[in-house]
Amino acid sequence: MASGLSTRGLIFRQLFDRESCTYSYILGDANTKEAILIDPVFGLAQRDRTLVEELGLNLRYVMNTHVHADHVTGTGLLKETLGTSVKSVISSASGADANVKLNHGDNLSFGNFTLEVRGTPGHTNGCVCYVFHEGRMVFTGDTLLIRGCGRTDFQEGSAETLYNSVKTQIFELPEDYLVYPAHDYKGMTCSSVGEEKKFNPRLTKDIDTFKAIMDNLGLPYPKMLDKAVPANKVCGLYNLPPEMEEVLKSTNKNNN
Ligand SMILES: N[C@@H](CCC(=O)N[C@@H](CSS)C(=O)NCC(=O)O)C(=O)O
Repeated sequence: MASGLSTRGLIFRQLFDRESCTYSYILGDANTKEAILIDPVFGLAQRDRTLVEELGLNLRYVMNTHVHADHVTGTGLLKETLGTSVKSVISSASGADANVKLNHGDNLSFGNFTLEVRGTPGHTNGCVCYVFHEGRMVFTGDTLLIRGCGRTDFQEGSAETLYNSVKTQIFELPEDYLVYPAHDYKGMTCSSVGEEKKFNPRLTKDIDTFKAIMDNLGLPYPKMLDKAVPANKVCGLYNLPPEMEEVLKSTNKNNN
């Protein structure tokens, strides 16, 4: 976090889901108590809700960087348990339902802080990054991972588009901006724009080499793909498998 920000009232938490290796992020304004939550995971909605309450925050927006394919989002569940004042957020280009649909160049405020929305298609058409200039941070979703990037072999993925998105929308940011991705599979927590420009083994290459790397990743499809994508088009509340219906019931019970 940029120095001095905590004295200006930024509350920042990075949260992890061990199953899908997903990071979620809480950003709050200690003065107004308004907060946002980026990329929540369905099964951890109760954890997130408890933390938000313990920190004395009021969630204004629960937002996603894109329609995730490897886990069901906690957005709808958190909205159900926290009330209608919480708004769900995703990009217009994602084709998903939400209260607020964002476009490239939009700004989103919580308390006295603002995020800039940058369209970064490539992993999916609807991917966006959230740039927090005051905090010198960028939330890159699956577009840019630490020393990696999102795969481009399904959900309208395109290696060329992702490459251009990273180069024009992320690598043009100041090098000290910290990079907070939606996943890490090797135990890393954050990086910086400068580090990724120098050391990212995919995005330091020319476009043809990058495309060849992406064509040969050889990754199996995410185990949740068929369930997660349709569910995440409606904030994670659709045709839930039985174990998730149980999470929904128990979260609602705890809420009463
Ligand atoms: N094994 C996991 C899925 C791992 C995976 O495919 N991760 C995605 C992001 S979630 S769609 C990715 O883009 N990975 C890029 C990489 O280089 O690892 C599962 O089964 O869910």
